[in-house]
Amino acid sequence: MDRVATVETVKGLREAVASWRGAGERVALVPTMGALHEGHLSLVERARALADRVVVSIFVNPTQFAPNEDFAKYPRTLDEDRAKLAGLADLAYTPVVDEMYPPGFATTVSLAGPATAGLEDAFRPTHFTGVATVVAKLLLQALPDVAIFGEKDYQQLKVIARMARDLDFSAEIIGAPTVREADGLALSSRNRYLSDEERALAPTLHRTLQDGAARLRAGEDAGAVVTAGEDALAAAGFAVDYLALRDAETLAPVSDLAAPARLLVAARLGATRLIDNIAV
Ligand SMILES: Nc1ncnc2c1ncn2[C@@H]1O[C@H](COP(=O)(O)OP(=O)(O)OP(=O)(O)O)[C@@H](O)[C@H]1O
Ligand SMILES: CC(C)(CO)[C@@H](O)C(=O)[O-]
Ligand code: BAL
Repeated sequence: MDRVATVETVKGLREAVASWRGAGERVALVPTMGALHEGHLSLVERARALADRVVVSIFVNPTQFAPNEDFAKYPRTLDEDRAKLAGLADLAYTPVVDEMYPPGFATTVSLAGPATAGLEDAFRPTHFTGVATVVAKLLLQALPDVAIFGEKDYQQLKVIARMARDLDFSAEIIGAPTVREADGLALSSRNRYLSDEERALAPTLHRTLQDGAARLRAGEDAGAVVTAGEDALAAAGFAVDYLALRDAETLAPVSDLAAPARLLVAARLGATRLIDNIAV
């Protein structure tokens, strides 16, 4: 089976990107943690449409996982990932942890604004510092013209867009829509943790968002919609971390639809934590 060309070092990545740039080509970066699925591949296709060359980084970033989270068991399927990217991407960048964080590494990037707007941050307080730091490094390592991120991780997308503006990264940050299973469940590497029974319940997450968005558009009170959604999720067996209506840009809490809003959810089915969101 064909495999995408792969480099493991910053030097190798820079050499490849420099040769493309020398030929006047535009470069796109798609950052991932691997275990690639159709959601990731949709980002790669978007990248293809926006640039001449596409780099996909595959790095399970330890600094965005808290000690009690799933860093050790996070799926690592590099060989399959390289096969999936053959013919789609030009290069996979797969650094080891020491390449990304050499001994003595001491710098972090942390933000206020979307990164501290609650939601994921209330449950994963060290997460966005880890994400912002590694994405800043990836952008500096690859120096892409564009970088593509999924709306599935909506708060992450807003954090990265904010960081890129604040720190004058030249890359344009692009958000791409969530790819779903036929029953509405957002594709996620973590879906593989679900038992058959949990998998059958999981689409309730998206259905609850769709129902909430419809009720909000019909003028129902936001507090009542959130309470009804939380109840529906609890009845389906979810432990809800949050269900919240937020401003779509700043992620500040809102109680009406005066400006574009987003309904965001995180909930646990057994040991698996799922997130999703919908435009309202
Ligand atoms: N269903 C999806 N549709 C579109 N983009 C997605 C989807 N799932 C993930 N992405 C995007 O792919 C990029 C890499 O994400 P990541 O490797 O964490 O995958 P994931 O499936 O979200 O895994 P996790 O289970 O860790 O959330 C991110 O920009 C993320 O938003
Ligand atoms: C953006 C990212 C690759 C940074 O590690 C990760 O958070 C992810 O996969 O969404
Ligand atoms: N998709 C976001 C990465 C994480 O949950 O750590």
